[in-house]
Formats: sequence, C-alpha cells, structure tokens
Amino acid sequence: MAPGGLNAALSLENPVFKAFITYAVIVIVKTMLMSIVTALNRFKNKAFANPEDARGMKDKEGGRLKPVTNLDVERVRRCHLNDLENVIPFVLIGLLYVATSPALSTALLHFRLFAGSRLFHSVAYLLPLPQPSRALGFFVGYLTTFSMAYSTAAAVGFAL
Ligand SMILES: N[C@@H](CCC(=O)N[C@@H](CS)C(=O)NCC(=O)O)C(=O)O
Repeated sequence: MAPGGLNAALSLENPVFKAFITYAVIVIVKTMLMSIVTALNRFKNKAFANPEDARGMKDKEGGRLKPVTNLDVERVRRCHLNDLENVIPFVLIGLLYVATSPALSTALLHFRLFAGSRLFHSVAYLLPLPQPSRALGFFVGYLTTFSMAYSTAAAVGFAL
C-alpha cells in the first residue's frame, strides 16, 4: 500500500487511479454502445423484440410486423452479453487492484491490454473474423483481469 493508504490510492492525485478511470470509462461506454448497435440492427432487419416496438411498420405483404428472432441481432446481443460478462469483473477487480497501489507501468499494461482486447473481441464477433480471433480477444481480456485479481490477492498476502 502506498504511503497515505486507501485514501491516497483512490484519489485523483494517484495516476494509477486516473488511468483506471479512463480505461474503465472507455470499456463501459463501449458496452453501452452495444445497445445502440442492437437497436440499429433491429431496424435494419425489421426484427423487433415486442409487437409494440414495430408500431407503424409493415411487412412485405403490408401486414403488421410480428416479433422475430434475427441472426444478426442475436450476434450483437451475444457480443453485448460477453462485454457485460467481462467488463463488470474488470471494473470491480480493477478498483480493488488500484487500492493495492500497483506500479503505474504494470497497471497501464493491464488496463491497455484489457481495453484493446475487448475492442478486438467486438470487431472479431461483429464482422465476423474467423476463429480463433474472437477467442484470442476473449482470453487476453480474461487473463488480464485474472492477473489483476491474482496481484490484488497477493498484495494482501492471500489473507484468508
Ligand atoms: N458466455 C460465454 C463464455 C465463454 C466465452 O466468453 N467465450 C468467448 C470466446 S469463444 C466468446 O466470445 N463466446 C461467445 C459468446 O459469449 O457469445 C459463452 O457462452 O461462450
């Protein structure tokens, strides 16, 4: 723990905390944008989740649009869910990690690897790129968060 303890670690004077806030905001906003990408794909494919969402829109025969499952929309939804499965642990573990006052260079390496891997995961999922591209994006991010979790637990001496 740095001199000044938890207050100093979780202060805007701490460059590690400031870097964490920046990268956390990037991956959270990126996750939020998946809702917009989902909505755009719903309109593009006329694939709505609820009857009321398709109000005023007609099918090819001029009838009322019925809710349908669309492969493209489902792909975006899985990508969004995968972000949630990974970004939430990163943000929670990241806060604990910052509290242990890691070196700035080590912390930045973790934050950049995580953010870069999540952006790559989405590109690989949405284009899509051939596997194992997406799996690589997933595992780099997953292992990065795991490494932060291990460092955090080690910093407190695995105090069970
Ligand atoms: N919830 C995930 C757990 C495993 C995982 O995240 N795998 C990565 C690499 S293959 C992935 O992109 N899965 C696709 C997905 O979550 O839709 C799944 O069902 O696949």
